[in-house]
Amino acid sequence: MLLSRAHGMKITVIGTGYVGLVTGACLAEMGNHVVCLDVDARKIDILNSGGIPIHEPGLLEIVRSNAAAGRLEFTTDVARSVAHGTLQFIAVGTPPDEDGSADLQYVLAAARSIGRLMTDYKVIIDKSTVPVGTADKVRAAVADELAQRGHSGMAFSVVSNPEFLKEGAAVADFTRPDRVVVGVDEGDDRAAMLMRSLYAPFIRNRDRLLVMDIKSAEFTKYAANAMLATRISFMNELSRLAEVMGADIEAVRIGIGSDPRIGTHFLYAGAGYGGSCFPKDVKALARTAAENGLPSQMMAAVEAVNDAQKQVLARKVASVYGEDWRGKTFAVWGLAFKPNTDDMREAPSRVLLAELVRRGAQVRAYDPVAAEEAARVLALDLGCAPEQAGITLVNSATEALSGADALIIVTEWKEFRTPDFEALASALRDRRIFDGRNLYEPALMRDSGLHYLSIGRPAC
Ligand SMILES: NC(=O)c1ccc[n+]([C@@H]2O[C@H](COP(=O)([O-])OP(=O)(O)OC[C@H]3O[C@@H](n4cnc5c(N)ncnc54)[C@H](O)[C@@H]3O)[C@@H](O)[C@H]2O)c1
Ligand SMILES: O=c1ccn([C@@H]2O[C@H](COP(=O)(O)OP(=O)(O)O[C@H]3O[C@H](CO)[C@@H](O)[C@H](O)[C@H]3O)[C@@H](O)[C@H]2O)c(=O)[nH]1
Repeated sequence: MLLSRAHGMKITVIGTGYVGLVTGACLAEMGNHVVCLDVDARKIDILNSGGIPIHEPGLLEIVRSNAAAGRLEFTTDVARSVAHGTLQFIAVGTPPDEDGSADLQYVLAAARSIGRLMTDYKVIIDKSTVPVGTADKVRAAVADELAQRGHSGMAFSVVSNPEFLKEGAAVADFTRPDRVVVGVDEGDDRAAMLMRSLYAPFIRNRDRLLVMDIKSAEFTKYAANAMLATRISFMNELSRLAEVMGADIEAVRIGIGSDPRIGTHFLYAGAGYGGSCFPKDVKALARTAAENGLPSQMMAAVEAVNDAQKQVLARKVASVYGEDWRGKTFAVWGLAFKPNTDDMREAPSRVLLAELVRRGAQVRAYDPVAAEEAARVLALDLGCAPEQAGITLVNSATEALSGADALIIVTEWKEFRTPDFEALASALRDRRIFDGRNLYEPALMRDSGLHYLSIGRPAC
């Protein structure tokens, strides 16, 4: 990586999930000395053995080279991690609670451990996605621990620094960010200066470092994800209308995206959005709105449209094969919630596979990297090993087609974009493709002798 190594700050990152690991590795790459802490000893063992627990392009190389250079360390030792960093990033999970609100127990546990053990000034940075007001809770938790030790006067700052990286492109998103949002208390020049100098090597245009008050920074993260999820649900809803009216949602997407006021991004209709962020953050924003006496009709609709969209592939299969799919075999291409990751959290494939199993179909599923993670989560979803439910996880796209009546595409991995259509037509008994990601030209499918059902486009 051609990044200048101008820095040498001491940094602790708490949590080695996607965000923690990318944050730690990229900050070490800049010459900082980073210690990453996790309570999950299995993850730390993998990292200390030269591996990484997730699939993220480019990350393994940065982790390995910085670990070898002694700039990046992994530990389960809380005392050591608290002692190490002047900057303490909290990058733990904030999963949805039963009522949809963000569960802050991991964030506050991390804050308490800092307060319990710190002996000098710390900047405590909320990197996790947390609701407005969380920085105040973090501050209170740290102050409470300090008070219990009789150290109420010990100085610390709390900063909000939400992360906007996308899985599959996480390293590039972190090292070449569109913007970095930093929320600091008014007058906390020391924390603001440390954050500015930390991010200076990543930001060529200084306007891209947006320093604001803490509550606005916390809110910005939810607003960004809610806006993106809204665009997707909007296009998914329009895609249903397009199908009924005989319009092509892909042409409509290009037609509206060329207006710079609308822009081209996040307008792809598909099998519904998944992942660890949009579903939970839309829910959490809806919950925050309700708690503040302003129920969000928008967020309720975005979520409802998405839940329905995750059923779209099963609905299309039913439109061809009726209600009972016993005796049918389906090839499934793509299991991860999006390409270039093995993340199966809230993946639309899980909804489809549950329906295929419920209706008695046999499934031959392939994903370039998510098979192992898929086997784990499907066992939890189905209550038995996938094979016992009729799902065989295979090692190639071609293998998935063997003996299949039809193909269902759920994730748009690059290797699915240019198949040999003649081979596909002869491999599939019914010469039929259900495409949840609009990968192919309908006219080309027709010419190849394939029946093709995609999203928001005329069937052929
Ligand atoms: N995944 C993404 O692409 C992404 C992007 C931007 C923001 N976020 C947000 O960042 C946060 C983290 O997301 P993630 O996907 O990296 O989470 P994750 O669930 O993959 O990882 C969280 C890690 O924190 C560890 N942990 C929990 N409590 C701990 C503690 N007290 N001390 C040390 N480690 C602890 C867990 O063991 C786990 O390894 C969430 O709030 C998420 O919404 C995620
Ligand atoms: O036009 C589109 C774009 C995306 N998706 C789906 O939306 C989901 C989320 O995709 P993406 O946003 O690329 O992945 P994430 O890694 O979940 O990243 C989102 O969530 C992160 C966690 O908060 C944020 O940091 C990122 O900025 C935000 O893009 C996936 O299921 C995609 O298939 C669509 O259906 N249509």
